[in-house]
Amino acid sequence: MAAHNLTSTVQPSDVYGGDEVQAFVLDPGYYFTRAGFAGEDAPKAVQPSFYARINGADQPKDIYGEQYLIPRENLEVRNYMTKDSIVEDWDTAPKFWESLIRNQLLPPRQVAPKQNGLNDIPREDQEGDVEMGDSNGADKTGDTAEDEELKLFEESPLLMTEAPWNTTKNREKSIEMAMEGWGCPAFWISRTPTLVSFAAGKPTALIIDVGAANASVVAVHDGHVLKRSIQKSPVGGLWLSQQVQALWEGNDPKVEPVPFFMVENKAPVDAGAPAQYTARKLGFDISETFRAYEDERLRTEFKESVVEVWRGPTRFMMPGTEEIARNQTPGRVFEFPDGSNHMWRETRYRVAEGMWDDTAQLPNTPDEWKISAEQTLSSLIRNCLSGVDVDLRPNLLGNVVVTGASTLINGFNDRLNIELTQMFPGLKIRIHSAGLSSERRFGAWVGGSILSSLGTFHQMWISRKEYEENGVNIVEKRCK
Ligand SMILES: Nc1ncnc2c1ncn2[C@@H]1O[C@H](COP(=O)(O)OP(=O)(O)OP(=O)(O)O)[C@@H](O)[C@H]1O
Repeated sequence: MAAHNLTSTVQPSDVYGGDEVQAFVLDPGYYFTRAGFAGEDAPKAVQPSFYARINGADQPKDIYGEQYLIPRENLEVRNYMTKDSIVEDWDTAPKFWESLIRNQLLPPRQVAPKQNGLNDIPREDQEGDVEMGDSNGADKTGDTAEDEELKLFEESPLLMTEAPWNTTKNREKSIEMAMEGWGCPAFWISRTPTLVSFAAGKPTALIIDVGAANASVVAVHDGHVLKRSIQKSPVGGLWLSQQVQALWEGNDPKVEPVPFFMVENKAPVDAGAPAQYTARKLGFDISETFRAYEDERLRTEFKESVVEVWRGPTRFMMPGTEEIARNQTPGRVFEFPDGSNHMWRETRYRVAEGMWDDTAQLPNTPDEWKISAEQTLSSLIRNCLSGVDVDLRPNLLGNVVVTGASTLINGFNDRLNIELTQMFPGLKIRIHSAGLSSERRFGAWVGGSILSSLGTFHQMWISRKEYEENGVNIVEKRCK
């Protein structure tokens, strides 16, 4: 770890000295937002980056917390991130994060900053109606302890993660929010590949990150992202889910799953038999966005338990391979929310094959989800390595780090190893991938947690004084 290069071209003009206080580490992704305390092994709070907007006769009201993403009249599901995994909605993001930190990280009965917070949301909506179910921590939104307000954030430095392609404007918004909105004493922002390399203890590494909205391949050298190496494409978890959808639609008979929230009760049935279930009567219309959110949850379950990456050595589309998959590998049964269940055989490999080979995409993939040959993981890797010095390639290929929850799909690492070996014959390939799924899901967060709790990091924080002297553009000068 010590080999990581922590120097910055601009030296800090003030050193933040509050080592007795724990920093917050905040890692926003398109599908999940992770938050927790520096020095801990895993983020205490992991929540979908989606929130509920209630449209009524009055002004729309936003409510944060996974427990509020439930069937409800006039409820729309929104996300504060773009599909590029950068923050888009700067009105919402600070409120979303504040609510997450306050309800899940802090002890009850303390108060968050006034200017952005849940204080704007009527109390009944923070707590939820009876039918909204578990309000999980919502009663922590105390209106007591006015005198304690701001302290929480005023005492904690904030380390944020960002996609390597984040914009300057967005970085400046982040420091502005931390300093002006939350009153944090110090701030830092780091690119996710750098943090993942930290978590793996490898200052020089090839970082392969397959998240939800994006997959990316980035070279990190001595703790710094090599800008020319950055490659990304949409072959992440959402794309895989679309392949699952295409599989269901192309199946004979076509599979049209009933979402969980529409099932009142169900009876067990044999594989392939029609479902026996009672549909729930809601008495109001469900928004398209809520339905899409629920459909995605179901596709994720299918990915976790049925979909598998074809391990090779031949690609799945090679003649004869499909028969091998059909005759020599076990099938998997999946039960849908209405109780119907099907056995999935060789097609469960086909779903993920397009990640490596664009010709394997399912025929009924919608146009907007089709990827080109240049967007497969194989091409991203090749293009990333073409963008770096030839001498560095052996070092990178000897330190491949795999991260992002979509890499948890069965068979991923085996196939990656085969692809890399075939692409770079003669070079030694070593894939480092955390055994614990939590480390793979939270790689960047864990890196941020380690970095911000290092003794040497105290000299790195951008202190409030430095921010006040320089303004928002200090972030570009210091967080290289
Ligand atoms: N066991 C699993 N197998 C396959 N896919 C999984 C598994 N667990 C989670 N996923 C998928 O991983 C994705 C979430 O990954 P992750 O949390 O790394 O993304 P993110 O950080 O929110 O998104 P991004 O990096 O694109 O901004 C979702 O699409 C989810 O369906």
